[in-house]
Amino acid sequence: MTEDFDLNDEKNIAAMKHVRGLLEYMGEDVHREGLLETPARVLAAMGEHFSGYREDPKEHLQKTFEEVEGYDEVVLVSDIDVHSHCEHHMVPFVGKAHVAYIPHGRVVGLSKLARVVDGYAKRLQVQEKLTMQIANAINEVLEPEGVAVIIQCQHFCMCHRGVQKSNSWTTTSKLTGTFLNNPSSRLELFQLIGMDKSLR
Ligand SMILES: Nc1nc2c(ncn2[C@@H]2O[C@H](COP(=O)(O)OP(=O)(O)OP(=O)(O)O)[C@@H](O)[C@H]2O)c(=O)[nH]1
Ligand SMILES: [Zn+2]
Repeated sequence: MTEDFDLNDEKNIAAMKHVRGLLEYMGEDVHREGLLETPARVLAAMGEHFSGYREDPKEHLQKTFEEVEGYDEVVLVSDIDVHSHCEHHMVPFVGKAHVAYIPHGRVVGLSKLARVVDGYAKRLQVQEKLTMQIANAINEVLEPEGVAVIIQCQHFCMCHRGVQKSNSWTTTSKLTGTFLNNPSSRLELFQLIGMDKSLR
């Protein structure tokens, strides 16, 4: 990844200076050998962690499959890895997303649901906003009968600093349409998520 990092780019030169400033703030010697390439590595890593700023996740949902257009039951992709960073402390929060929708005509490739999760997760986030953005994107582009996004994460700002509750998990959900209005659809969704887990 650092190979793609342009050491001569003016924006990169300025940003590396800021990283060196932070290292000095921490009490480090920025001239010691082990840290010489660190500013470039940090920025290259940030490019990966925050790649979401360089995309519109809704674009992943544009390609739909006409052949499966008659399918009008639940499509659930569960246990999608979530790697994000909290906007309050800029430390990771990690966990899983379960994304479901009931098509109303438009059906997308399954991987695209995971790409939408990544597109919004790879930004500075709060879990509630992440949950809503994923659901809203699917709702807006696919106009399905219902969308459900359930996210469960551990926040490093809560586990490894501050209140130090290393076993706590945060669950957020956004349900729309049928999942929101029809208790039996909601029950089916929760059973499917539970069934998915019991299969492993
Ligand atoms: N609602 C919400 N809160 C979050 C999320 N990630 C981190 N936080 C919280 O953001 C809050 C920031 O609180 P502040 O009091 O401003 O900052 P702080 O002094 O560092 O807080 P502590 O973490 O309690 O030490 C904390 O309570 C975090 O737990 C998130 O995704 N959603
Ligand atoms: Zn935080």
